Amino acid sequence: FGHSFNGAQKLSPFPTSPKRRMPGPTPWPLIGDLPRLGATESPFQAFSALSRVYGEIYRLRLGTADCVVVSSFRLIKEVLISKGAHFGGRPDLLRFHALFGGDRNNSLALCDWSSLQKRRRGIARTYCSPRFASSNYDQLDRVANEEAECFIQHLETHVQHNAEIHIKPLLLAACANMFSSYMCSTRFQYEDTGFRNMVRRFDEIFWEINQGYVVDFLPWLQPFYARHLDKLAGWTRDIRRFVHERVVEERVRPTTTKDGEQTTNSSAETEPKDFTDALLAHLKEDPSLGWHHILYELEDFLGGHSAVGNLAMLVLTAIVRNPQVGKKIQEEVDRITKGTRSINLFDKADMPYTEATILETLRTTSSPIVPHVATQHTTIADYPVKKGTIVFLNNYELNTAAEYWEAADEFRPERFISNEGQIKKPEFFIPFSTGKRTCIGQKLVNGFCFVLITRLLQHYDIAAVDLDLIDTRPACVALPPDSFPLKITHRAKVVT
Ligand code: HEM
Repeated sequence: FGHSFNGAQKLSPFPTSPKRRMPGPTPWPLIGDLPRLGATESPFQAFSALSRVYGEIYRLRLGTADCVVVSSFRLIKEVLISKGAHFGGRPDLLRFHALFGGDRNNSLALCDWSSLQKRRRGIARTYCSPRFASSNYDQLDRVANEEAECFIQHLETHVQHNAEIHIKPLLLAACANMFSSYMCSTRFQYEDTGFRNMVRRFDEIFWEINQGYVVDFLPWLQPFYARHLDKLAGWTRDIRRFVHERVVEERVRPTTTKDGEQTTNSSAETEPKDFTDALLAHLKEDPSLGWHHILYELEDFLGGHSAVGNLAMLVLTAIVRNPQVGKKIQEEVDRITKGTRSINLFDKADMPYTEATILETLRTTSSPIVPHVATQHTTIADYPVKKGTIVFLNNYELNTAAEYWEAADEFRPERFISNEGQIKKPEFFIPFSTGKRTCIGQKLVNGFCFVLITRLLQHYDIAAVDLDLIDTRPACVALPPDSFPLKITHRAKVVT
């Protein structure tokens, strides 16, 4: 489940003798409870099955790592909110070190909590979580619309040749351009080989991050994975080179003005024009920030496009599996546009069914919350939890249990729409997690995904080439980089 653990931390015993012993199975020597997680397609299914036996909180030993699994909303809130300060760490991840230049603390999602992390989140927030009607929100709307236009034009050249299209790389390229237009004020041609390679590398990494390997918990297997780790490091070097050469260098290269003055293309001295400018300005102002912090942060956020592209692909998957959903989105699009214009981000508030479809896709795919780690000896539900313990927040249970949802295994966007036709989200629905390490990208996810899906369905009918080819995994928001084709045809009739 995408999280390796470079085990064997030496931990001091809990300071006071435990009053209560947390329930849990008896681990096997050496491998601990790992085999219990291999029996189901996703380890989160195993977490849920074990919670039926041991309850809303139980302990597991995965190889060398002490872990706790929390499966109820009540206790997930305790970990993420009321005791958020005790659980701000992340597992010490071998593969994640490989993905971030040998140090996972270069990554915003996989680093331990620190004052640097607080600052990095602060810089990102204005751009990644723009307030409705702010200038950044207007900018988000503008780049989403412009890129959606280019995307449809590019897609059209494919549709005219063959209706069966491997749309995933195109969707990802559109998302990558939305991100780079928004964050770096630059975009790339869809035919640009360097750009296509960069998009592919990010997607491979996104898929990789969503996989689990036994070595994550059995570090002594490391020699057998050396080549794999080298491959990951190579992918990230390719990306770093692209971002440096094609995005950042351009901005910091000195140019000579008409008056013969040397300046850079960055407007860091004035109001930052985008996220890249804001990062460069912080580099000048904050001596504790180095070049590599800036590069990694930019790269991390540009990489967010893979999550959006994979999610958009999963929305299309849900639509081809449930054709009535696509028809209802098209009805909503036609009601708003009357066939006379394109959808934009500001239409979202009047299109609850489309928004609800994205929410239902997030619910049914149930992207795991990145595991947290206790940074001090503490408790959950009065059970002692030692510093260094990995805590799995089982949001798969929150998204799929009958206790929370009626007909949980059915795809029903309507569940997110109130009788008054407004979007309603139950408190326990937390696809982006909650608390101090909550996802920073959710507004970008919802905005870009909304524009892409509505534009696609405004122009095309989308169907499966072969439903049996469509293979999705439970508790996973990633699809393999080489995934299935879809049948894309012009809409028979656009209602005006
Ligand atoms: C399908 C789309 C996405 C989903 C479902 C998702 C979900 C999540 C979840 C569950 C977490 C873990 C929070 C925790 O550990 O408590 C997270 C963390 C994070 N997400 Fe997202 N995310 C998505 C897309 C994005 C995008 C597009 C960006 C950036 C533009 C982004 C940036 C981040 C960052 C920086 C963190 C780490 C925050 C921290 O650890 O302090 N995410 N996301």
